[in-house]
Amino acid sequence: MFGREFNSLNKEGKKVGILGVPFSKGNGKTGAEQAPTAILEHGLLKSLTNFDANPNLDVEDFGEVKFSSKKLKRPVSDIKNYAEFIGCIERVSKRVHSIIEEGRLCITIGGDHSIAAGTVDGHARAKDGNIAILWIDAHADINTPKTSHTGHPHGMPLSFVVKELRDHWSEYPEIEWRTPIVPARNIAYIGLRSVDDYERLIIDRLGITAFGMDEVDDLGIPEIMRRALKVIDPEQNRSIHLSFDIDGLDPLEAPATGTPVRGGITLREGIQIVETVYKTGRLGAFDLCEVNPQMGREEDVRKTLQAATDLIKAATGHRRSGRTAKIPT
Ligand SMILES: NC(=[NH2+])NCCC[C@H](N)C(=O)O
Ligand SMILES: [Mn+2]
Ligand SMILES: [Mn+2]
Repeated sequence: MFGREFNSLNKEGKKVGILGVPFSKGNGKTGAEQAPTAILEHGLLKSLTNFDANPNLDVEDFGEVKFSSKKLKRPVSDIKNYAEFIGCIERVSKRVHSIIEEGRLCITIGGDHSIAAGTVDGHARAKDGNIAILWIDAHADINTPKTSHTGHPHGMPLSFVVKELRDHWSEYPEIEWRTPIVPARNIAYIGLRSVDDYERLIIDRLGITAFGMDEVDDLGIPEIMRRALKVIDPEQNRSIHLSFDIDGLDPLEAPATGTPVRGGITLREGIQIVETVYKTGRLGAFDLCEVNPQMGREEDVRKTLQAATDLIKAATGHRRSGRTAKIPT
């Protein structure tokens, strides 16, 4: 009886594409490759389109990216699993590019965070570099191959895509396809609490906007979002890339992840960040990375999958108060 009328209320919702990237060779552990399937089996598609969420949402499931490792003309020793990493992100970049070209918000489910080297590259290419990056993470993920202590690609994706750092990758093979055109000033971090010394140096030198947990405590999320968006999208005309590492959340609420760091943002703050970006109308790409269904007890995994689902829901316009509720001013 209410179906039609209620559906028409939700017509403005953007088209969405969901892409899974079962890749975990960018970090030191296995398990993150299972996250796309685990999140889908937890009921993602249903919770995006059911009645209280958004019954009219146009969601296309693009399945999982197929990838294989690159044949290298010379070996790379300072980056772990380089051939696998490059083989994967080249494909990810192409898929993300074409989903965004279709006019869809591209939601990419990792995999570890190294896959964002591909998602950002594809997004940047689709928008001629006019994107703003909001990076929610305990870590800065901006090591260059030479500054990294671990050699893990998931600590390096931002250096791969940032214009000012492109020469740090020039000696590495099989990356001619890359488009490192996003300037560092278009990036803002929220939630940092485990930043390597050289990463701090890079952030300071390039003048990247970075809100650590200390600033989250001092300012609160609404003020941080206001400041971050003002810097990275001053004319309010950029396509926003929201890259969400689940370890940005406190491990109490998202324990099933490979490199947890205590003292993080709450799920409520995480959802608030995503809702705030959604409300700009310019969310172009959303990554959800580093869920590891192999870490911890069953209850930990379930909790983490639900947190991931809640964040993805917010990225498609779901409002906790009920989507069409009007807020009195
Ligand atoms: N996406 C992540 N969880 N990254 C963790 C990176 C940790 C450390 N900074 C490294 O370079 O290896
Ligand atoms: Mn992290
Ligand atoms: Mn990360």
